[in-house]
Amino acid sequence: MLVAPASQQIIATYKNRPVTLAILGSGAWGSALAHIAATNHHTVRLWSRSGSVSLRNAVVGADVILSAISMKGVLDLVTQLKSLAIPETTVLMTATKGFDPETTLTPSVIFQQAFPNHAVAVLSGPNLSKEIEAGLPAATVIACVNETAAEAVQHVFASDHFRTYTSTDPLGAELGGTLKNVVAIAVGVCEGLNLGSNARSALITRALPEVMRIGTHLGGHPETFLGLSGLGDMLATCTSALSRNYRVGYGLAQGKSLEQVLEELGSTAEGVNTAYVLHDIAQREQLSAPISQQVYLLLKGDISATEAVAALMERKLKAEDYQEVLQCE
Ligand SMILES: NC(=O)C1=CN([C@@H]2O[C@H](COP(=O)(O)OP(=O)(O)OC[C@H]3O[C@@H](n4cnc5c(N)ncnc54)[C@H](OP(=O)(O)O)[C@@H]3O)[C@@H](O)[C@H]2O)C=CC1
Ligand SMILES: O=C(CO)COP(=O)(O)O
Repeated sequence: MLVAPASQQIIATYKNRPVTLAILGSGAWGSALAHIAATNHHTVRLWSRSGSVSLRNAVVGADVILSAISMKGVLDLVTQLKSLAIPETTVLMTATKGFDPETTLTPSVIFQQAFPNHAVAVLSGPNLSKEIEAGLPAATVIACVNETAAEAVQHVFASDHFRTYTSTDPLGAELGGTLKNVVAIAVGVCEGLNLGSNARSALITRALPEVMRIGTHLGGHPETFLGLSGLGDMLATCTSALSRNYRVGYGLAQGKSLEQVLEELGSTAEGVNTAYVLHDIAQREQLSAPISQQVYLLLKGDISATEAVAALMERKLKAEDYQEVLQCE
């Protein structure tokens, strides 16, 4: 009989008992996740860079460390965590949606490179934090190549109004959540211009193969983009004014400057940075990303919202072909 290594055996126990979690980032999402975990009777330490508890004290002895900070702080946070002796029995989790501008890597890849022997899990799905804070039902994906760890944290966060599914595709789950933020800006523009339900539906539907083409090229599994962390998150974000990315697009369509929109938002809208990094990735990898490209040009101030719409409508006519994205594994 195959015996699991000692660290795996310890991680497996997390699904049956209260655990200690360090949640890093006390913004909207970190706070909502901390609330879920605390309601499930786990011990939660909510850390923020401006708080009184040091990072060392927040993570010492934690069974699970979950990072829910904005993308711009991830590289620095991981460097700080690396200097602390974090045992391999600690499951590392990330709930950030974005690309690092310097390396173009996603948070889970940054974590896994820094901690090659740890289980690194992604939590991602259609999870508008305001609805979750209000106790409305929602579902999410917990993705980790280490299935024992995925199952363990699935139980840590599951509740009667937060349903958790496991997956073994952390990169795909993370890319779905990251790439849809750019689409949400595009759909916000569409709504801000009052282009109607047909246009919104066409935009979301055509964005799916774009997200799948980029996401699978970067290593995600095609089917992941059809699940909660892909299509699910895209639908939630593109159809709700609670989405900050959607609100960025909506404001731009009303003629506001990006600076004004972001100031009024006063909160993180990762799609802005993602559109810039994605532009670099698409150029580097020769990927076609027409919707994201128009968002990039709009954010840069090179074109107006109406010009972005016209550019998409005037593209060369073609077949509606999904073979490329469905066969790309
Ligand atoms: N809100 C939501 O509905 C959801 C958000 N997400 C993702 O979660 C991430 C965080 O979003 P959200 O909580 O909403 O954003 P907020 O703007 O509410 O909070 C951002 C958090 O990141 C922290 N932070 C920012 N920069 C740094 C840094 N350089 N070092 C350390 N911490 C930093 C902030 O700390 P401080 O308070 O000190 O500034 C704050 O805790 C984003 O990637 C977002 O896409 C994912 C799913 C749902
Ligand atoms: O990722 C989210 C919902 O799943 C939150 O979307 P926004 O960052 O656009 O608010």
